[in-house]
Amino acid sequence: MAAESGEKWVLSVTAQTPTNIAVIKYWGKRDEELILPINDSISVTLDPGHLCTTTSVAVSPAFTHDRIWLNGKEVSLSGGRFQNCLREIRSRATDYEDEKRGIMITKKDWEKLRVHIVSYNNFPTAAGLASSAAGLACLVFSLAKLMNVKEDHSQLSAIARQGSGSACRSLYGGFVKWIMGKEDNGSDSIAVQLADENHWDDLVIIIAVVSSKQKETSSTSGMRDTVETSELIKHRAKEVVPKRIKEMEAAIAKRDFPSFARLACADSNQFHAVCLDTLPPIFYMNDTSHRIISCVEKWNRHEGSPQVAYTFDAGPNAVLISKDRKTAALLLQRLLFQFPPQSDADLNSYVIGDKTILKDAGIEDLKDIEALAPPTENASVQRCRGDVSYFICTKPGRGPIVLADESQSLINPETGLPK
Ligand SMILES: Nc1ncnc2c1ncn2[C@@H]1O[C@H](COP(=O)(O)OP(=O)(O)OP(=O)(O)O)[C@@H](O)[C@H]1O
Ligand SMILES: C[C@@](O)(CCOP(=O)(O)OP(=O)(O)O)CC(=O)O
Repeated sequence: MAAESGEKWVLSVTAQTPTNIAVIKYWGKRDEELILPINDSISVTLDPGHLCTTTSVAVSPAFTHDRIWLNGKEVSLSGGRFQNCLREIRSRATDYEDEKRGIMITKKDWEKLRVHIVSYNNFPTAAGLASSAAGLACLVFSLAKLMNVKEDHSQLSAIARQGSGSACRSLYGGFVKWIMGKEDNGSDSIAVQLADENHWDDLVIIIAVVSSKQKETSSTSGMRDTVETSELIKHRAKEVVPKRIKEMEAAIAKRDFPSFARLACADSNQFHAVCLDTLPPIFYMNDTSHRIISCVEKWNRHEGSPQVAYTFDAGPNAVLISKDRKTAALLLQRLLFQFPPQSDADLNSYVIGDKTILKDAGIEDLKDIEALAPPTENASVQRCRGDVSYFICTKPGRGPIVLADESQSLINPETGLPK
């Protein structure tokens, strides 16, 4: 066996994993430990070019315990969710051999070898941008590659699910369904891909990161309270979501934007309604979120058919899905009119991601924002300067990938510590 503690080698893998936004929401568990939901959910994977997690994982006989560094800082790995993911991956590890480097690791060795995990999110962590989804999916995916796990993405999704429910949907690109499953052990509670990211590539997504000083209720405790106290959630899980899931699958298959938008908006609103039906009530959206909904609703009504869908997770940030680029440029004009940046802002950091949308909207500098006219359907709308922190322009994107280029590793190949 080559995995002796006196040896120096460090074996590592680096992967990149996207985040996702649900258009039919997961809210409520039937099993807290295994993270089994009370309904199916559907999400869109976001382009990892703009929002993603990069994780490097390594093993070496020289490592003395499992460790994780998140965004440059060592954090505890002792949490039950991290431990469950590690245990599940280790139990599926298979023999690995690198003849050139003289490394041979047997299935038994993997149980004893300790791992170092170094992870970095290219967007704010714990800011309501689903960092836990991208982060836990990336942890599971990179460890599975390192430990030569043979399971497919759906089986890996059942492990990522135990890190954070929504993480299971980040194992695929495009449009993804998390099937709630029926088994008590969770083996059939997995994610499947409905369509890849090229299936509906007209869609453009604009995220409004809404300023919020408030401490939010975490999704985990919020949904626990909802299941314990809300009557409405029972109706939602039993009657409403199963029907919506079927309709949403059909809308995605047919690229039927009006149905897609109607369902996504209705489901986001019902999710926030069950939060309000919780005791004590949970408020995730704020006045700015409500103003954004109103802006989209007025515009959609004026046009006679949906141009844009909105959806909000457990926080005030708006995720706006436009039917095409032209609509996205018109949406950005409306958003920038209503939510201009502070006068000392830098346009480059106020609108990030795919900046070509900004160009299409005819905006090259801050003066162009000040010169914007109010939308015809909402001519008397007030400007709310500084209520949005920044906007991210993105699109549906691909699933996890391994980054084979050694220079992209976050781990020093000599020391096994963060670079
Ligand atoms: N790259 C990562 N690798 C491993 N774990 C991560 C990573 N990023 C985030 N996490 C875990 O997710 C936690 C943050 O999850 P939390 O649900 O609070 O925020 P969020 O996912 O950014 O927001 P929200 O769930 O409201 O969309 C972190 O404290 C950490 O435990
Ligand atoms: C509102 C949501 O974003 C809830 C996400 O909840 P989490 O996946 O963060 O919760 P845990 O499973 O407890 O980790 C809706 C969704 O993503 O479907």
